[in-house]
Amino acid sequence: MKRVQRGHVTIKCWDLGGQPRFRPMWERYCRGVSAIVFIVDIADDAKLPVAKDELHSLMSQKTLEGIPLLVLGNKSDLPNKISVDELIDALDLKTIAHREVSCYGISAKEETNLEAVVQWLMKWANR
Ligand SMILES: Nc1nc2c(ncn2[C@@H]2O[C@H](COP(=O)(O)OP(=O)(O)OP(=O)(O)O)[C@@H](O)[C@H]2O)c(=O)[nH]1
Repeated sequence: MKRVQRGHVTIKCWDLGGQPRFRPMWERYCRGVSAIVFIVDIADDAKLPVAKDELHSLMSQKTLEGIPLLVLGNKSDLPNKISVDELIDALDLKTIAHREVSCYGISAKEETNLEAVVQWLMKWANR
């Protein structure tokens, strides 16, 4: 768990493992949260079909209905990355209904676009 503070708002973030053995736990950790952030590697398109299936499976859980979703395409610093539009298509994000869905490209390594992520999270804090 990591705390991110901006002014009077503190965001508590839980980082969940992405490996197959951790996936059955995602739903339990996501219950009751203010927002869900799903991070994928946009320089590894071979993994996108599995990422899409896992994301849609999570989003179909009744307990998580309505929780805002932010999809982050990480590793935008790499030359073989796909674009945000290609990521939206690859993950079929337009079919995810009954919630706010946003998608940004970021680079955790070069710290690109991270302030936009914090601003998005702030929007849903304490709701
Ligand atoms: N080029 C590049 N490499 C990155 C970036 N972010 C992470 N990496 C690298 O990607 C690898 C995996 O990063 P992790 O932070 O362990 O990934 P993770 O998603 O937390 O892994 P799990 O929680 O085990 O699923 C590491 O070698 C990182 O250095 C990025 O923005 N750009």
